[in-house]
Amino acid sequence: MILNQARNRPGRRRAQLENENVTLETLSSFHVVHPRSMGWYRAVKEKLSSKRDVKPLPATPGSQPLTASSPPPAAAPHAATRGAVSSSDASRDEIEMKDNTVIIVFGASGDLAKKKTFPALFGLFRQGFLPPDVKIVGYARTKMERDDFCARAVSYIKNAQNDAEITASIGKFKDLLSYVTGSYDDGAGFDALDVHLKDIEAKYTSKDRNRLFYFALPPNVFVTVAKNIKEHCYAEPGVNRIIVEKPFGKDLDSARELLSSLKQYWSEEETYRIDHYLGKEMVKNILVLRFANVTVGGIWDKSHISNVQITFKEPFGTEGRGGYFDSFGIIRDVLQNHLLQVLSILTMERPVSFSAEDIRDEKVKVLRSIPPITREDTLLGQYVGADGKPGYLEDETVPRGSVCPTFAATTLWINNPRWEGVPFILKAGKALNEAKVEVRIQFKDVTQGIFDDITRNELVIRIQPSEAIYLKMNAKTPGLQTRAMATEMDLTYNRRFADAKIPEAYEALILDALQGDHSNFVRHDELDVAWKIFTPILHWIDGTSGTRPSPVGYAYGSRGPAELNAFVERYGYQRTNSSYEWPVTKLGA
Ligand SMILES: NC(=O)C1=CN([C@@H]2O[C@H](COP(=O)(O)OP(=O)(O)OC[C@H]3O[C@@H](n4cnc5c(N)ncnc54)[C@H](OP(=O)(O)O)[C@@H]3O)[C@@H](O)[C@H]2O)C=CC1
Ligand SMILES: O=C1O[C@H](COP(=O)(O)O)[C@@H](O)[C@H](O)[C@H]1O
Repeated sequence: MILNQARNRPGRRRAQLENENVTLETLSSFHVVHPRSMGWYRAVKEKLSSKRDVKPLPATPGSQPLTASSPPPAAAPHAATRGAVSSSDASRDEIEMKDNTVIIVFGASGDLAKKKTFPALFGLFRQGFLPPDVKIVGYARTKMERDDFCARAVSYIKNAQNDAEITASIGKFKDLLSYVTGSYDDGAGFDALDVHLKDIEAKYTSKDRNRLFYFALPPNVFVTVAKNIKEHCYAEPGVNRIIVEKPFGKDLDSARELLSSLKQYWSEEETYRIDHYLGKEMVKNILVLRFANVTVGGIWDKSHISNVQITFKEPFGTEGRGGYFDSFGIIRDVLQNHLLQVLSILTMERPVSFSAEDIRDEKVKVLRSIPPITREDTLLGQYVGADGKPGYLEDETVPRGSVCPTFAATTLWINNPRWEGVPFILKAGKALNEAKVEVRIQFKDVTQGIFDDITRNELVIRIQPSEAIYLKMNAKTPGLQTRAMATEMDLTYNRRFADAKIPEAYEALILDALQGDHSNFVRHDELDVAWKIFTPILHWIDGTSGTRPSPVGYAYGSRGPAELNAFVERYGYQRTNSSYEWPVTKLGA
C-alpha cells in the first residue's frame, strides 16, 4: 500500500485516513510514504506506539524499516508484521540518534563527499529520515565560503527535470549546512570545530548531544583525525560515532596497526567501518533469499552447487585516479572487501537472529574456513589501449612500467562440510565491456540418462545495474514435441516492483549508523580474517616475497584477459547452451 498513492494528489489519501480509525497495522502496511506526508506519518505512529507500548522493530537487513524508501521503523509487534525480520534483543545495543544530532563530514571538499556522502544525506533528508533538528557540518583544509561549500555539496544531487519539489528540498537542505576550515593534525582546528558545534547545539532542547563523524578522508589521516576528534570534539553527555571509509590497511599487519590505533580513541561500538556493498539492496537481499525460502535453503550446498562466480565489471579505467589505484590494485580495491563481503553473506550459516552480532559471528566463522588464496588459483590482467581508449600505463598518474593488476580472477575454497570442494571464483576488472556486478550460482548436472545435452540450472543475482534475480532452468518446448529447452524464472525488480525506489547504498548505511545498527558494517575480526585470506597473494603481487608477477594484457572495453574462459572452465563452469536467448526466445517454425 502506498500512502498518497496518487502522487499528484498527496493530501487525498491522507485526508481519507485521518477520518479512518488508523491502527499501527494500517500504518505498517505502507510501503512508501510521500515525503510531504512523512511528518504526519511519524507523528501518528509515535502516538499509536506510545499507546501500545511495544518496542519498535530493529533496523535489520531486509526488513522494511531499514530502507530509506520505506517508512521509518514500524512499531508493530514482531509476530504481527508479515515478513518482519526478528532479532535477538539480548545482543542489541542500538541507540538511535533521534534528535540533537550533528553530522560532521571530514574531507568535505573531496570526491567521495561530493559524489556520495552529501547526495545520500540529501536523500535521507528529503524522505524524512534525518533527525528533525539535524545540522550538517563540513570540515576540510580547503578554504571555502559557505555558499561555495553548499553549491559543492548539492552538485551531485540528481534533478535533471528541475522538479520543483526536489529544488525546494535542495533549498531546505542547504539551510542545514555549514562549513569549517581546518587542518587534520592541528588541535586548534578541532577546537574551532567544537566551538561551532556547541553554537549549533546551544539551540537544542536537551543537554544530550549526538555527533556523527564521517571520515570521507584518505587513510593516512584516519588516526590523527580520530585522535583529534576524541580529544577536542567528543560530546559528553551524548552519543558519538565515527564512520570510517575503506581502505582499512594494505595487508594484515597494517590493518591490525590501524585497528589498534583507532581503538585507542574509539570503541568498536562507536565505530562504523563502511563497505558500501553491504548497503546495496541486492546484497542485503541475499540473507532474505537464503533464509526465508525453504526451496533456496534446501539446495544451498556442495551436493547441489557446482561453482559460484561473483563478478564486478566496470566499463572505465582509472582515468586520473591511477595514483591512488596503483598503490592498491584491483584486489584491494574490490575483491578483498566488496566481493568477499558478498561471498561471506552467500555462504554463512543461518544466524541465530538478524542482530548485528549474530550475523557478523556467522560471517567471521565462514571466512575463517577459507585458506589463503594461492597463485595457481589466480589470474591477473592489466588493460591496454584499444579503440582510442588509453591503456592503464598511458594514465599520467600511473607510475611508468607499473605491473599493478587492473583485473583479477581468483578462486576461494571453503573448508567446511557445506562447501567443501565448491570453487568460489571472484572476478573484478576495470575498463571492461560493461558495468555489471552479479553473483552466478551454477548447479550440478541433472542425473544423466533421459536427456542429452541439457543445460545446468543457474541462479543469477544481479546486484547492479537493474537489480534482478533469475533462475535459468529447463522447461518443455511449447508445442507438440517433448523436448527440453533452456529458459528462466525472472524477478527483474523494475518490472515486478514498478514503483519501488531502491535506496542508494550510502543512504541505507548512514541511516543504519544513525540508528546504531552495525549489521551492515565491518567488524574488526571480519577485517582481520579477510586480510589473512588475501595477504599472501598481495605480497606476491607487490613483490615483497620475490619477483612480481606480470599481469596479462587485455584490451580496454573487452571481456577481460583471453585466458579467462579457460580459467573459469578449470573450476567446472559450463556455458549455457547457445540456444538460450534472453529475455525472449523465438521458437521459429
Ligand atoms: N571517491 C570514491 O568514489 C570512493 C572513495 N572511497 C574512500 O573514501 C575516502 C575519501 O575518498 P575521496 O573523497 O575520493 O578522496 P580525496 O582524495 O578526494 O580526499 C578527500 C579530502 O581529503 C583531503 N586530502 C586529500 N589528500 C590528503 C592528504 N594526503 N592528506 C590530508 N588530507 C588530504 C582533501 O581535503 P582538503 O585538502 O580540503 O582537506 C580532500 O578533499 C578514501 O578513503 C577512499 O578510499 C571509498 C569508496 C569510493
Ligand atoms: O570502492 C570502490 O567501489 C567503486 C565501485 O562502486 P559501485 O558502487 O559503483 O559499484 C569502484 O569504482 C572503486 O574503484 C572502488 O574504490
